[in-house]
Amino acid sequence: METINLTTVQTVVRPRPQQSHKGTFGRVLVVAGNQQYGGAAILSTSAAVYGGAGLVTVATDPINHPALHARLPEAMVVDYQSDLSALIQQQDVIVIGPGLGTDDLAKSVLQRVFAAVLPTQTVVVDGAAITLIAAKQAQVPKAQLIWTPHQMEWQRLSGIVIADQTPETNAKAAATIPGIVVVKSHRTQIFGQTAVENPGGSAAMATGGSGDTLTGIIAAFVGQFGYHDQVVQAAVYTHSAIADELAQSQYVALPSQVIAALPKFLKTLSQA
Ligand SMILES: NC(=O)C1=CN([C@@H]2O[C@H](COP(=O)(O)OP(=O)(O)OC[C@H]3O[C@@H](n4cnc5c(N)ncnc54)[C@H](OP(=O)(O)O)[C@@H]3O)[C@@H](O)[C@H]2O)[C@@H](O)CC1
Ligand SMILES: Nc1ncnc2c1ncn2[C@@H]1O[C@H](COP(=O)(O)OP(=O)(O)O)[C@@H](O)[C@H]1O
Ligand SMILES: [Mg+2]
Repeated sequence: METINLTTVQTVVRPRPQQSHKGTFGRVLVVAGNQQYGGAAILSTSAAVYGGAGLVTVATDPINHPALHARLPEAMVVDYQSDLSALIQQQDVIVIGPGLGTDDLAKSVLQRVFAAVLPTQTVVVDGAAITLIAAKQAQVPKAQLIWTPHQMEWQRLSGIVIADQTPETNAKAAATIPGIVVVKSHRTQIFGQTAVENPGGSAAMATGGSGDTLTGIIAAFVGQFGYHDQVVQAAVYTHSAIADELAQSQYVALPSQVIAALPKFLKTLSQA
C-alpha cells in the first residue's frame, strides 16, 4: 500500500487567499458530546477552529455549554435536542458522533441530523454514530461521507474481526461503503478512489480524545479545501505529524496540545 506523501499534503494546504472572509473557509457543525463526554465535543470543535474552519458551531448537551463558551469563544453553541434543521442547511461540513453515546437520546439526535443533511454536504461519521449505524439504529444518509472508525468500530461496521483486518480485507469492505473510509490504527489506512497508509503516528497518540480531535481537523480541511481523498489524507497526516513532533520530547501527545499546535503547523505547511 502506498503511503501518504508530504508533497500531497503541501499541495492541499496552500496560503489563504487575501480576498476572503470567514465564509470562504467553510461552515462546520459538530454534533457531539452527551452529559458524560463533553470533552469529545470540546476537542472536535476546537480542532475544527484551530484547523482553520471559518465558522464553527457545536450542537451538544446543555451541560457542556458553559465549558465550551469558556474554553472556545470562537465557536457558537446550541442544544443538540433543539430543531437543528435550519442550522444544518447552512453548513458545508457536519461532524457527528464524538462522545454522542448510544442511548435513545443519541439515536434520536443522529436520526434527526441525518434526515436534514443535503447530498452536497460532507458528513464526518465517527464514534457512536458508526456504532449506531452498524447496529442498524440509523440509516446511512445521502451525502459526501467520511467514516473514521477505530478498529473495534470498524469491526462493528464491516464485520471483519480486528485480527483479520488487513489492507486487502479492509479495501474490499470499504469498497461497499459509500464515501471515504479512514480505518484508524497504529498505521491508519484511508480508502477512497485511492488506498493509502499514513506513515506517521505513535503510541504517544494512544490517549482518549485523539480520534475526536481528528474529526475536527478533517472537517476544517474539507471546509477549506473541499471533499477529496487528498484532503482527508492531508488531515490524517497533519494530525499524526504534530503528535510525532510532540512525542520527540513528550511521553504522551495530548489531544489539546495537538490542537494548539495546528495554526503554526499549517502555516509552515502552506509556505513549503
Ligand atoms: N473526553 C471525552 O469526552 C472522551 C470521549 N470519548 C468518546 O467515548 C465514546 C466511546 O469511545 P470508545 O472508543 O472508548 O468506545 P467503543 O467504541 O466501545 O470502543 C472501545 C472498545 O473497543 C476495543 N478496541 C479494540 N481495538 C480498539 C482500538 N484500536 N481503539 C479503541 N478501542 C479498541 C476496546 O478494547 P480494550 O480497550 O478493552 O482493549 C473496547 O472494548 C466515543 O463516542 C468517544 O468519542 C473517547 O473519545 C474518550 C475521550
Ligand atoms: N499506537 C498508536 N500509534 C499510532 N496512532 C495511534 C495509536 N493509538 C492511537 N492512535 C491514533 O489515535 C486516534 C485514536 O482514535 P479513537 O480511538 O477514535 O480515539 P478517541 O475516540 O478516544 O478520541 C486515531 O487517529 C489513531 O490512529
Ligand atoms: Mg473515537
